[in-house]
Amino acid sequence: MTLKTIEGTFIAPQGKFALVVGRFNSFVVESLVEGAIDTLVRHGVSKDNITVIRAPGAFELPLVAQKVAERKEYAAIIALGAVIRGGTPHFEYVSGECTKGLAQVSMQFGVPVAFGVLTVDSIEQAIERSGTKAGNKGVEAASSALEMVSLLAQLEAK
Ligand SMILES: Nc1c(NC[C@H](O)[C@H](O)[C@H](O)CO)[nH]c(=O)[nH]c1=O
Ligand SMILES: CC(=O)[C@@H](O)COP(=O)(O)O
Repeated sequence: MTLKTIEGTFIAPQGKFALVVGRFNSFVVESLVEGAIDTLVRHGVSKDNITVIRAPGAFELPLVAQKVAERKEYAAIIALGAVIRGGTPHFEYVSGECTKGLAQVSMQFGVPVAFGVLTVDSIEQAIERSGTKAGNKGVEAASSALEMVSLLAQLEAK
């Protein structure tokens, strides 16, 4: 018997990509945006097919993503932001609602929503994950979006 495997590729993706970006902690978030755009472009996505939409912070990203998904114009949404723990429980509320809300949008609309939101304990951790020693979460999120667009196209093909 032959094993059948279905998985996404990164070859010449079709469709438009929306980057939904929280402005809070922009000193690291802008590196995530750069990483995500660079990844999309290097995989053949034209800049004409990339839209960057900015919101105040991570808490607002689910609503913005929902509005984007409603338009049915984008093959994938890439959420980018940075939630950095402070001295109060605020971190848990912001990061929790952001994560939950983005997952809901993905399931409700059947559209890939890549999670490129840093949820970290310190500024150092944020810097390390936005293009220095621990990679770039924007790059990872864009790669995941590309793969998911391809995978869903295969699963939805008749
Ligand atoms: N502390 C962080 C926030 N806080 C702001 C919220 O996201 C929101 O904009 C505000 O509560 C108004 O509704 N946002 C981040 O993205 N990162 C943080 O570390
Ligand atoms: C993640 C946050 O909301 C955080 O920046 C808030 O800091 P604090 O808990 O010190 O008010």
